[in-house]
Amino acid sequence: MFEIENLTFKHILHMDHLCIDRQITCITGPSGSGKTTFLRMLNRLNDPDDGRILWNGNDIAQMDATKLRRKVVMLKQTPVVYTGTIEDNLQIGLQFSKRPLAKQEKLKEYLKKVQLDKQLNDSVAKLSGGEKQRLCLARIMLMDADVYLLDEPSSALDKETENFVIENMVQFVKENNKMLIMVTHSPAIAELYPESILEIKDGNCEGYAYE
Ligand SMILES: Nc1ncnc2c1ncn2[C@@H]1O[C@H](COP(=O)(O)OP(=O)(O)OP(=O)(O)O)[C@@H](O)[C@H]1O
Repeated sequence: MFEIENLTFKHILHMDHLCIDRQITCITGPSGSGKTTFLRMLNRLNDPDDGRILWNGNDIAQMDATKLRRKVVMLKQTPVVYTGTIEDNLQIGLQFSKRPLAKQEKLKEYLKKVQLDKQLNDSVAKLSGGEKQRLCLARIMLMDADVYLLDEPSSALDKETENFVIENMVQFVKENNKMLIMVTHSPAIAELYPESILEIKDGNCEGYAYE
């Protein structure tokens, strides 16, 4: 659970009090309203000018940022893919988070979760934007974090693939007792999880649309 208390950041965010306590949260809102900036604050890619963010009761400003980011993982809007193979790109998240590498069977299982029909030794050089997005999603799922912050995770996917991938992500989060907070512009996704919607407008948020 995240609690936001009297948060301000530049001219962009100003929130008195906000509690994010649902397992799945979809952040929606107009372009430029501060959604990405807010998401970045939850794993200290941005720090507030004023106010506090508590995660499970602890002020994240007092936590080591690197350790926090191993538990609260963010997938940025433009996913980063490294030169090499599909396998290299899956294992690198585990290396970054100082976890043991995964067996090939497990890597293949996660490629299926994101509907990426590629071989582990295929090069990433020719992947499409949507394939890169799915590869990065599989990479962070493997990292076994407590919280997943996803910024427009399905922006490059067609509707059918989007549904499959997001539903698998949600299932993964529920089965493994994790938390998912995703920024989405997709009305289809927001419609699927109506009780999860938090709308940010002009840098502020009044809470879940359905209390
Ligand atoms: N570090 C920064 N310094 C100053 N202004 C910034 C910074 N980061 C973002 N902004 C500005 O803050 C506003 C909110 O940006 P943000 O990316 O959070 O919006 P968003 O709701 O995610 O938008 P979109 O839906 O278009 O992705 C924008 O006007 C942006 O230009």
